[in-house]
Amino acid sequence: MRLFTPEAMRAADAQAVELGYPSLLLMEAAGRAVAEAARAAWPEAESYAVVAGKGNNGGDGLVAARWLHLWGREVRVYAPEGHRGDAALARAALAAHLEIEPLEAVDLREADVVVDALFGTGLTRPLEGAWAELAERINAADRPVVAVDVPSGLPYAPHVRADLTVALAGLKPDHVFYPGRSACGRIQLAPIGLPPALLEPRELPELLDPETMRALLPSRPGHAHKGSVGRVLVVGGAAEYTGAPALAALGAYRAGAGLVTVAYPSDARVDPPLEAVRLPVSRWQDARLFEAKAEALAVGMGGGSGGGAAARAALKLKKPTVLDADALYPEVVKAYAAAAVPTVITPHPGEAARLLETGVGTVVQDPLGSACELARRFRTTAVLKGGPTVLCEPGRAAVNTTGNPAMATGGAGDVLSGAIAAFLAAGLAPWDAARLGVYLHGLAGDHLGRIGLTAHELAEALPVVREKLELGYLRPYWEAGLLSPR
Ligand SMILES: NC(=O)C1=CN([C@@H]2O[C@H](COP(=O)(O)OP(=O)(O)OC[C@H]3O[C@@H](n4cnc5c(N)ncnc54)[C@H](O)[C@@H]3O)[C@@H](O)[C@H]2O)[C@@H](O)CC1
Ligand SMILES: [K+]
Repeated sequence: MRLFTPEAMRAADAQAVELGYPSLLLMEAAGRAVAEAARAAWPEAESYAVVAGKGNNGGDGLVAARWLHLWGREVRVYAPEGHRGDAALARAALAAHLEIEPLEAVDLREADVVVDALFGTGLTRPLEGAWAELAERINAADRPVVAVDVPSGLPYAPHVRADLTVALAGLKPDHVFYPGRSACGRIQLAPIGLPPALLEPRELPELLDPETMRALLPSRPGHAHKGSVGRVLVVGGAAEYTGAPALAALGAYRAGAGLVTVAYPSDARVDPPLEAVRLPVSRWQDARLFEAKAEALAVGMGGGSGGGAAARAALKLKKPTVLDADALYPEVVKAYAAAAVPTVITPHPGEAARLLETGVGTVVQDPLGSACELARRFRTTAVLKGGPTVLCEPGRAAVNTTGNPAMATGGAGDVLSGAIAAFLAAGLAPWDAARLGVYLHGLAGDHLGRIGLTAHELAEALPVVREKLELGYLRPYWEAGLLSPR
């Protein structure tokens, strides 16, 4: 599954037409899918109001109105004059059944369900005047709303707030990023007949889905032992930060590491899990660091001002490494790139801004662009944490589809770094380890769900969600009909 920009969606649409696929069939499938989704979501609803715009989103709404009418529902349709192309044909087909009223006549009082077909991906600027008023009236009507493709007005304000959004052909940024996703309510993807080959353009970001993630899970053969399934060395901690390395170690174990060693300054009161090997060092250059048995490292968590020194020492081991928190300084990450050590960096927006020498606002405004700039500049796999977390490495990008705001809690990032390191240690390439770690970590957050969850609990939930993924129980949110965390 890919994340489509409106332009990419139009291009796929145009390619289908070039292949000879009649565009009217796409509109017919889209409108009918909306009608079917609405009927399934509110089976008791008898009366519908369809509020349609002047473009193809409106055309989809007119098709939906025809089907709802044919299924015996009371339908009032409001639309402006002047539809063109397929939308004009959809209008003509509907006009053979029903009177179409002007938008000025919109009356939502008798409607059990409102269909929002004002604007879709063709919106180029914020709604104003009568259009803005219409969106606000739909919201004020306090009726269930089904949005055609996207709630009208997004990504700007004002916009319609829907209970159900039927995403046509593919998912677009407003179905994935906030605040758009909150306005969508439940999201249901409707295939509308585009040839599958047009729906997987490799240059578009991948949306992490259970099927793809399941295939990445490292297998564990019957004769496995703790030295054969991946060993992790956590390097971090400082007098002022003691919990972070322990949480990373827990994350690594709970993601399946066979053995975890924690190296930390001997003057720090780091308290690794009982199961971990302790490696207190008097200084980071201590030769004992090189004795640790590990195939991958997680470096920098809770390193404080010594994080850079810790990372430079750890670099000498030349093993696949997750760099986090206090290791995330430009000179440090560049040193790893220069040494050609496979790395995954896991900054939050503040750390990403520090690496890119820009403001946090710039990072937050364009997470995908920022992650890709990190990947390009530092020749690394970049995991930019956020809602949602995005990933990039030169030539490819991905967006996570699990996780929720309850995960905004201290130590959650340390658990993630440990989990990614465990997958690196198990032999996964940085891109696969990062995607799987991020996906499972978010899934653990969704499993717990509640505000007030702790990092510790996130780690504890990893085996539970891993098992669910392994057994094939999971469906992506756009198929499962899950409500987005608002
Ligand atoms: N593969 C696809 O993507 C398909 C898309 N279809 C539908 O087509 C939609 C896109 O249709 P359109 O490109 O016609 O665009 P819309 O129907 O979203 O918008 C209509 C027109 O409104 C104008 N406009 C933009 N911003 C405005 C504003 N703030 N105030 C007033 N007018 C504004 C623009 O000129 C735009 O062309 C999709 O969202 C989807 O519903 C379907 O019909 C079937 C296939
Ligand atoms: K819409």
